[in-house]
This record gives sequence, C-alpha cells and structure tokens, in this order.
Amino acid sequence: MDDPVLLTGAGGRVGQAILGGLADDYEWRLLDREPPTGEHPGEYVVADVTDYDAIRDAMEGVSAVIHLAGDPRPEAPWSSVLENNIDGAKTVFEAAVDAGVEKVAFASSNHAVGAYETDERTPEMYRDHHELRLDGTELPRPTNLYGVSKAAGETLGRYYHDQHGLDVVCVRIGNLTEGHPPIDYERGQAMWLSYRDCAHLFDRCLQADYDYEIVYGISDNDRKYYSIERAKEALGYEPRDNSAHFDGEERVDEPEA
Ligand SMILES: NC(=O)C1=CN([C@@H]2O[C@H](COP(=O)(O)OP(=O)(O)OC[C@H]3O[C@@H](n4cnc5c(N)ncnc54)[C@H](O)[C@@H]3O)[C@@H](O)[C@H]2O)C=CC1
Ligand SMILES: O=C1O[C@H](COP(=O)(O)O)[C@@H](O)[C@H](O)[C@H]1O
Repeated sequence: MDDPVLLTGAGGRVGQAILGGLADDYEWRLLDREPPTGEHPGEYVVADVTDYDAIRDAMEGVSAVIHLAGDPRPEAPWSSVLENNIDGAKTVFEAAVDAGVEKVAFASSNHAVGAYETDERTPEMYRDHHELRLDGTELPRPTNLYGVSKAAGETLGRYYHDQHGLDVVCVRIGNLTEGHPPIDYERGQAMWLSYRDCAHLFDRCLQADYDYEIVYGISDNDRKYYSIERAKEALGYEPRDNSAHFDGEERVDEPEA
C-alpha cells in the first residue's frame, strides 16, 4: 500500500499499539484533536473528527483509514458519545466516500455486546471450559450508551458499505493492555488483546480484501467467549498471544512462533 493511511485517535492507547508495531510499514497520516506529545512517524493533523472539512482534507490521497478517535469510556455520557463517537464515525465514513478511500477499519467494542454476559452465564463464561462463542453475527446487546454508540458506528459502516461501496471492517476490540493481561480480572483476561496482536490485526485490516465485516479483536486466549475465526478467515489474523501464558505480570509459557 503506497498511498498514506489515515489513523484517527493516533495519540491514544490503541493508536500507540498500532504505531508501535507498524510505524515503518506504512506512510502514516496521523490525526488527533490533541497535539502530539513526542516523536511520531508521518504527518500529524490536529483536528476533531466531527469537523467534516478538516477530515475531508486529511483524507486527500489516502487509501485506507483506521478510525479510532472517540470517547472510550464505558461510562461516557450520551452527549459525548453522540458527538465524538456517532457523529464522528458518520463524518469519517462520509469523508472517506467523498475522498475515494477504499477501506475503513472502525474501532468497535466489546461493550456493543456486553449484555450477552448475563447473570446466569457469568462468571462461568469467562472460563476456558465454557463453550459459548459470540462470532459477530449476533445482534448488538449494549450495556451502556458507549456500547450503543459503537453499535451505531457498526451500522453506519454497513450503510456506507451498502449504499456507497466503501469496504468496512468493524473490530470489536476486547481489553487492550500493554505487557501482560489484566490481573485478577477474568473478564479482561478472556477478552485480552496484546499490543503486538493489536498491531497485527489492524495490519490485516489494511491488507486484506473484504466487503463488510464484524470481527472480534482479542488475542488467542484459552479463556474466550468471542470467536476469532472470522478474523482469521476474512482477514488472515494470526494472533500470537494468550492470556493463559501469563502468571500475573510474568510470561510463563511462550506460545510457539
Ligand atoms: N483500549 C481498549 O481496550 C479499547 C478501545 N476501544 C476503542 O478504540 C478506540 C481508541 O481507544 P483508546 O486508544 O483506548 O482511547 P484513548 O482515549 O487512549 O484514545 C482516543 C484518542 O482519540 C482522541 N479523540 C477523542 N475524541 C476525538 C475527536 N472528537 N476528534 C479527534 N480526536 C479525538 C483522543 O484525543 C485520544 O488521543 C476508541 O474508539 C475506543 O472506543 C474499543 C474497545 C477496547
Ligand atoms: O471498549 C472498551 O473496553 C475496554 C474493556 O472494557 P472493561 O469494561 O472491561 O474495562 C475498556 O478498558 C476500554 O476503555 C473501552 O474503550
């Protein structure tokens, strides 16, 4: 991919995980409403994703977009998710179509489907003997307005694919942490996404050919209730990490290369 890739929300945690693995692999155009705090690969545009004109300008000559910018707080109020997450996603998809961008990878969330974690199922569903797997074909079941905003983003992506021909992949990201999985948090261990698997997954989102996809973004954890089969099939995702290979902060069992 020779043309620039636009990364929105570049200054955040997911953006840093992606750049940590892929800084040298693409010509990056980074975008965030906050100015950069240190060195960064590529151009850096300071803009809000709700500003159509600024986003359309930032898309000029871009082949693909990874759209991360938004309010990531599960407890975020409606006013914030409406503006930053829903209006922001609509602006990004629309500008992508208008600029002739080929594909957009959208950062969705586990919170779009959090209500599948019923009282009857938890905590057993977080354990490796449990057989439930959500695979991306199920309807959204958010537990909070943040999750509603992510389901809305997925639906906006569907619309811009079906009506405007944009290729879209929605990645329902689990729980991204650096270095090791969450400690004493079974749910977080079941949906852990390591930094290197995160970078690899979004690399696949840039490289693979697809139409419209919803996939789960987690490492290959023994404990899991999200299937990673669709990410493997549609994108060629090959995760290397597994929360079961850690004892607290220590890696105790290196997965085979
Ligand atoms: N970190 C995680 O485990 C997960 C993250 N996600 C999603 O991934 C995306 C990135 O999350 P994180 O990196 O964790 O969040 P973060 O808060 O670390 O980064 C978000 C970045 O977006 C920027 N931003 C926010 N609103 C903006 C706007 N209106 N215009 C321009 N820039 C804006 C912020 O300045 C920040 O740099 C979010 O959409 C979040 O919902 C989804 C599931 C899990
Ligand atoms: O969507 C997100 O999910 C992760 C994991 O959720 P949590 O409720 O287990 O913490 C969260 O850490 C992240 O901030 C959020 O954007």
